Amino acid sequence: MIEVKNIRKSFGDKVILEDITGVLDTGKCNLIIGSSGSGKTVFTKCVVGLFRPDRGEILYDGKNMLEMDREERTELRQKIGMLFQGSALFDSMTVEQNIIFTLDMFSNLSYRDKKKRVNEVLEKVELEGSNKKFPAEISGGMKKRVGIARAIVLNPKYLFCDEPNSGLDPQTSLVIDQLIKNITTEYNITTVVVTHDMNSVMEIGDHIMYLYKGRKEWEGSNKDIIFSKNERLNEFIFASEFLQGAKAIRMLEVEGKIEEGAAVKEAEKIIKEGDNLP
Ligand SMILES: Nc1ncnc2c1ncn2[C@@H]1O[C@H](COP(=O)(O)OP(=O)(O)OP(=O)(O)O)[C@@H](O)[C@H]1O
Repeated sequence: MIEVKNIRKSFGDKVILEDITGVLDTGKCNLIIGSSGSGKTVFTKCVVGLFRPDRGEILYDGKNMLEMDREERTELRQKIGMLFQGSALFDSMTVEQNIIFTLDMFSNLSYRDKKKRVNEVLEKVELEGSNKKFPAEISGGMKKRVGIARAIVLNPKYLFCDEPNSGLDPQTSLVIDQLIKNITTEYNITTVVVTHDMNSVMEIGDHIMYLYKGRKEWEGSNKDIIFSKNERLNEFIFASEFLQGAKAIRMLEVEGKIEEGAAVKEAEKIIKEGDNLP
């Protein structure tokens, strides 16, 4: 679990984050949402230790990262996996080399064990056998999976994903979301996802923090979000037609006018039928 208490961050005299307090739960997908410039990236960089907040506390399982010495921070860093926007793979390295690179930096495993570990994580992201491919030879969705494989290769306790669906089509985005969700649950990881993707919000948003102009404006789950009465949040999320539709369907379910889950089953059917199209 990560607890953030009263975080403030400024650059010069410009205050970017003000008094942010919240909990990022273990075994859950914690989503950070908000419009462009609201401070999502700065917040996440503070939490992972890339920026030092002006004040506040960032507790990793009860221990304040801002008071850790160099050795403790290095130890913590090894427990954090990161999936960067655009996957950030080295183009001149194969899939396997990209993943081994992280093991070379942070582990003392033998070459043989490193290869074994690479195969394990490639299997986890359903890319077994892609070891020798270069990034240019694989699709955007596969690159994200390699990024995820690399992020989990050290068995992290915490996983940070920056816009994991950027540049992906909706169907591939669903697959990536589901993968992140499965890994989070299976390994009981504290996962933090910065996203603009409203489908992800509904699919995997166990816990959502909405930032507005550097402050935490709202928090709750994907079940709560469509019933929120927060005007700023509503303005932000209902700019998405998808969510307007989702809200309308959910209201019908609540009022008993359609069977609970019927709309989801229908959507799954449509996606499956789409798979079979020539
Ligand atoms: N290193 C920096 N120095 C000065 N200002 C910065 C720095 N990094 C970010 N900012 C400012 O902080 C504010 C919040 O930026 P941030 O990147 O966190 O927004 P965001 O919510 O992640 O936006 P987006 O969705 O567009 O990625 C912006 O006004 C930005 O210009």
